[in-house]
Amino acid sequence: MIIAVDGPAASGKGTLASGLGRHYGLPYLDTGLLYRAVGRAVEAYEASDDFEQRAIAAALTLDEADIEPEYLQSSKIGSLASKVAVIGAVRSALFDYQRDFATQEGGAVLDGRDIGTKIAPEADVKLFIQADSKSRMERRARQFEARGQAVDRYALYHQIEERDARDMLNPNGGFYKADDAHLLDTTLLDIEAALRAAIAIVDGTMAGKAGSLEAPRKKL
Ligand SMILES: Nc1ncnc2c1ncn2[C@@H]1O[C@H](COP(=O)(O)OP(=O)(O)OP(=O)(O)O)[C@@H](O)[C@H]1O
Ligand SMILES: Nc1ccn([C@@H]2O[C@H](COP(=O)(O)O)[C@@H](O)[C@H]2O)c(=O)n1
Repeated sequence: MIIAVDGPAASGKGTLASGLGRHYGLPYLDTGLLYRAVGRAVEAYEASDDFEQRAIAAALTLDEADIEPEYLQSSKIGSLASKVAVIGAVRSALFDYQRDFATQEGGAVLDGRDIGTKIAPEADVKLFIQADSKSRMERRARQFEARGQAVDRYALYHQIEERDARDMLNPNGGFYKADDAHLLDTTLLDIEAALRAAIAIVDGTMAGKAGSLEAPRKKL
C-alpha cells in the first residue's frame, strides 16, 4: 500500500504520515528533508549568481548522510528549501530517490507537496492535510519553543505565508490537492484525533477498493 500525504507548511502532514507509517508498519519518508538538505548545502550562496547551478549540483550529489534532520528544521532552511524547489533540474534530480522509495516492495508512506500528483500518482490512498495559517504558525511556534528557541510569532506567520505563496506559484510544482485526494482539515483536531481521522480514511478507502474487486452481485 502506498500512502501519499501532502499539504502546506506546518499543517501536521509529517506527524500524520509518520503515525500512519507506525500504524500500518510501512516505511516513511519526509520528502521535505531532501529539499531542505539541498537548501542547506547552498545556504552560503543564496545571493550568488550561480545559486541555481550550485543547487542543481548539490541535488545531483545529495547523499543520505546529508539528511540530518536536526540541522534542517529552521525557518531559514525551510525558506531556502522552497527556493531550490522551484528549480526544475533540482526536482528532477530528487525524483528517482522518492519514486524508488514510494514503489518499494510492501509499500510506503511519503509526505511532501507533490506526492499524490507527481511522485506517486497511483498511490492507494492520498491525503491532503490542511489547517488554517494561524494554527499552523502556533504549532510551529510551540515546536521551536519546545527546543528552547525564542519565537517572533508575527515574523513566523509571515515566513509561513511567504513560503506557501512561493510553493503555490512554483511553476515546476504540482502543489495542489490531487483530484482523488481526501481533504483532512486538522485546525480543530489535536494530534491523536487527526491520526484517528487519517486512519479512518485509509481503512475506508482500502475497504472500498477491496469491495470493488469483489464479483458484482446479480439480482435474481
Ligand atoms: N493536529 C495537531 N494539533 C496540534 N499540533 C500538531 C498537530 N499536528 C501536528 N502538530 C504539531 O505541529 C508541528 C508541525 O507538525 P509537522 O512537523 O508534522 O508539520 P509538517 O506539515 O510536516 O511541517 P513541514 O511543512 O515543515 O514539513 C509539530 O510540532 C507537531 O507536533
Ligand atoms: N515533495 C516536496 C516536499 C517539499 N518541497 C519543498 O521543500 C520545502 C520544505 O518542505 P517541508 O515539507 O519540510 O516544509 C517546501 O516549502 C517546498 O518548497 C517540495 O517542493 N516538494
